[in-house]
Amino acid sequence: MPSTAHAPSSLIQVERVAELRAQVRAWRAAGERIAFVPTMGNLHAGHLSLVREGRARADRVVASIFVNPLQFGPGEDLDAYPRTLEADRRQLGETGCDLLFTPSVREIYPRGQDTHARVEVPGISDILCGASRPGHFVGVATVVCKLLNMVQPDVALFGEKDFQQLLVIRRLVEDLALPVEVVGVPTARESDDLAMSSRNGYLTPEERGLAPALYQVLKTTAEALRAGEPVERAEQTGLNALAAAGLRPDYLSVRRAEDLAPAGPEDRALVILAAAYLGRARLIDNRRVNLD
Ligand SMILES: Nc1ncnc2c1ncn2[C@@H]1O[C@H](COP(=O)(O)OP(=O)(O)OP(=O)(O)O)[C@@H](O)[C@H]1O
Ligand SMILES: CC(C)(CO)[C@@H](O)C(=O)[O-]
Ligand code: BAL
Repeated sequence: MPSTAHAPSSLIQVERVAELRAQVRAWRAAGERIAFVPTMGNLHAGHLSLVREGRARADRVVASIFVNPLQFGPGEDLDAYPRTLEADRRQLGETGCDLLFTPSVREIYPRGQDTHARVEVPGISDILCGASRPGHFVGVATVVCKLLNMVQPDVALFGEKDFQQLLVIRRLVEDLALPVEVVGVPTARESDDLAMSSRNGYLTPEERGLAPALYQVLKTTAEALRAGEPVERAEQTGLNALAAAGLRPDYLSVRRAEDLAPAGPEDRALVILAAAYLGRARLIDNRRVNLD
């Protein structure tokens, strides 16, 4: 078990895999447990809740910031993705992160991306966000697998906001027998319930006023399902409500929480997932519903 008393951490930053490995090896040799929080940076309170959860479960917390080109499609926001390293470093230090790994693209893909080995998790990678962003989850699974192999943590933490991503990673870890515990952390929200996300920064003030409708519609859809509304009708009503609120829905879908299969009449543990475009942003959110 992790010790409960820690000296305030002073953040170490490394860019090279060899330095990362040397530091983690030293901690491990001292019998310390390691938690890992992979991110793409531009940190907010949601990311910091992952770091705190890691802190509670391990002696040392390693975070990474890597904007992974392999998970961005052509025409997506790879170049525009906010890079705020100074502020991120300060927040991580204040939150008790011990080591920040900030590899270059070359460090992760030394021979280039096109000839790099890839990790595919079939079945749940091509639906929902994977249908709108072809290849996205191959990019995510590949980099997460690689980062896990580099850090070799005892526990890795991921946000439930990216619900499909969390399931892809759970399957990846289970199927490839990676020796790490995957922990999902509840979605951190703004005071009006909008899920925190780096991409909220793309919203104009007017769009920011409309954005909370995404979660409101998920809540209304959950109530309709609990009141016995059939899945297809609840989905259609939800899609209409998103459009009426000024968002451009990509999908709103009721799925089995366990594996994202379409919800059947016998299924009780469900999740409603939605994605919608608003200005330059593509927002995602989800809400669990238990019909028991
Ligand atoms: N609001 C949130 N609450 C909890 N965890 C979150 C939240 N937002 C992101 N995370 C988690 O933080 C980790 C890193 O995510 P990422 O750096 O992509 O942040 P993001 O805010 O989701 O960015 P984006 O807008 O690109 O989706 C992921 O595990 C993600 O699920
Ligand atoms: C898990 C992740 C860091 C892999 O690049 C990314 O998809 C994210 O930030 O959610
Ligand atoms: N938070 C998921 C990372 C992505 O949208 O690429």
